[in-house]
Amino acid sequence: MTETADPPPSSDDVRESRQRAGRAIRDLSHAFIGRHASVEQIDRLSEVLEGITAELWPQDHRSRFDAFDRERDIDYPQGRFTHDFDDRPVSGTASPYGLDLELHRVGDEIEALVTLRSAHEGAPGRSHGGVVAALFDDVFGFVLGVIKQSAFTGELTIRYHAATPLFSELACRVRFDHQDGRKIYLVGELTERSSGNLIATAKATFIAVDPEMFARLTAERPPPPDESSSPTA
Ligand SMILES: CCCCCCCCCC(=O)SCCNC(=O)CCNC(=O)[C@H](O)C(C)(C)COP(=O)(O)OP(=O)(O)OC[C@H]1O[C@@H](n2cnc3c(N)ncnc32)[C@H](O)[C@@H]1OP(=O)(O)O
Repeated sequence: MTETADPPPSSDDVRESRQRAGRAIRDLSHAFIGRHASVEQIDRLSEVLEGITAELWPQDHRSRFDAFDRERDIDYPQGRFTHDFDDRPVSGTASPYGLDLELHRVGDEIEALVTLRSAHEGAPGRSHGGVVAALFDDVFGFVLGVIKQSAFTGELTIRYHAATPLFSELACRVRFDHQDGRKIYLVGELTERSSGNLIATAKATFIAVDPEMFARLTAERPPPPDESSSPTA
């Protein structure tokens, strides 16, 4: 089976539909976790979702990397900005794993505004720590765009100073700290906007790689296996 990008004649329509569906899947996850439902409603949900999934598996594999390549050359403007890599977990508008971030560039810093919701709850009343770690990891990725370097996360350290509240707007603000050879050191903090409380701080070491490595990895990437007969399918 071949791996192809979204079809060009209708790619804007496809993109908008994917963004809408991504949002719907994310909202579903919060409604499903955060609300009671009858067995009849839950079973109906399973049938609808299983039916749509069964329609998708036989389709061609989809390449997500056209947008990834474009993203590498983009200069993020000052103020609020969006990006093209809709499938990117955490910040992707079409990703089921998106956090619905509002992104801003402030000088050479990146700030992501985010409100965590029901499906992000770990311990009662507070976010799962891994969600906070994923938030920092992804938002650090935009600093790489500011300093124009391609890099992978090598180390990520989070200090959780206070419970991360749900349903309250948070600001995740990150920046370049210093560089030592290929090691790029980034730092940032997460605060609650209404109170100004410090919730978490993060430090990361990203390891710079030749930008061509991304192109090579894309080219060498094997197609995904047939998942239609996996135990959960
Ligand atoms: C456009 C959209 C982009 C979306 C991106 C959003 C951001 C999200 C970022 C990610 O999630 S990336 C995915 C998670 N990370 C990985 O998958 C990385 C896995 N690790 C690797 O692929 C390799 O270990 C790596 C490329 C990072 C380094 O391997 P190399 O063989 O190129 O490095 P090498 O061993 O030659 O070491 C070079 C230097 O880096 C140091 N180093 C290597 N790995 C390190 C590490 N993991 N942590 C800290 N330092 C590390 C190493 O000690 C050395 O330091 P010195 O120069 O001082 O000697």
